[in-house]
Amino acid sequence: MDFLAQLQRAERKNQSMLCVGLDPEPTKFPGTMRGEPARIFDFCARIVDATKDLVIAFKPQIAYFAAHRAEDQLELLMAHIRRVAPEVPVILDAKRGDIGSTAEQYAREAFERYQADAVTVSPFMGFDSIEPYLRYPGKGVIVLCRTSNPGGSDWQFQRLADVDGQPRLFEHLARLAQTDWNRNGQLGLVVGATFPAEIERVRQLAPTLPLLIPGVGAQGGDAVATVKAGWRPDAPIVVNSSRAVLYASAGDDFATAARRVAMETRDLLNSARSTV
Ligand SMILES: O=c1ccn([C@@H]2O[C@H](COP(=O)(O)O)[C@@H](O)[C@H]2O)c(=O)[nH]1
Repeated sequence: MDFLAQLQRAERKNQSMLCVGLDPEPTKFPGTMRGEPARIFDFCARIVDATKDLVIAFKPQIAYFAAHRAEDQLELLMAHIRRVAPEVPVILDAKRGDIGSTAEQYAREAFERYQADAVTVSPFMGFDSIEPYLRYPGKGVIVLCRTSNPGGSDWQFQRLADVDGQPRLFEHLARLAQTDWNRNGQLGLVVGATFPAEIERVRQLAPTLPLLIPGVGAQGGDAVATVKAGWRPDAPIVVNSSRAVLYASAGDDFATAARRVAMETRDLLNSARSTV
């Protein structure tokens, strides 16, 4: 089953547009786990077990594992998700971008070592830096477009004088992803929940692509405005929240608290859908 079909199936089964981001930071772990990088797998597995029926996807961010020499725990976690939630796709947030020969290795890391269903990539180096990922049939490739951070405007809002209509860079990217670049039919775009107006613009330019939308929760993005701007019945949105779910409680009830926040966020997103 390809990435798009996996998203549609999980959205239907779990009635959810929520993606729980797995950004483990040992200093924020509860109780005896606190400050223990060796407990990264245990912490994340508890979160997965507590939220797996509430999500459209999980999104581990690779830096949180690599920074603690915990890539082996990421491998274990990926296997755990496949075992306990086989219907939930996993997006490896790696934001890779390099020349083709190196991109081949990054693609191999994401899709063979970790067996991710999709990976995030940076488009800064152009199409040949993305093409190696598209050689994996059915795998999702999610291109940074209008990121959730304020500094994203430094580049993404620049106008392209040589392109018809002089679009802003993120608009040009959205158009390319919907058309010429989408060679395996599994491209998606990252658009921040902190910028609903741009989500709407991207949705105009890329009407059928899945959108990965980080920025609700800790970054303060507007969940309701996000759904109104981006959700369409035939184009999934994957709305990510990491810290607000993971660290909903600093106590031993952290998994129960994570489930409560995930459920509230899922329900809020769903309630906004009825207004589209
Ligand atoms: O534009 C982007 C792209 C990726 N991210 C990632 O999403 C999560 C957000 O975490 P929160 O704790 O919910 O703020 C994190 O892994 C980022 O690396 C993003 O925030 N914005």
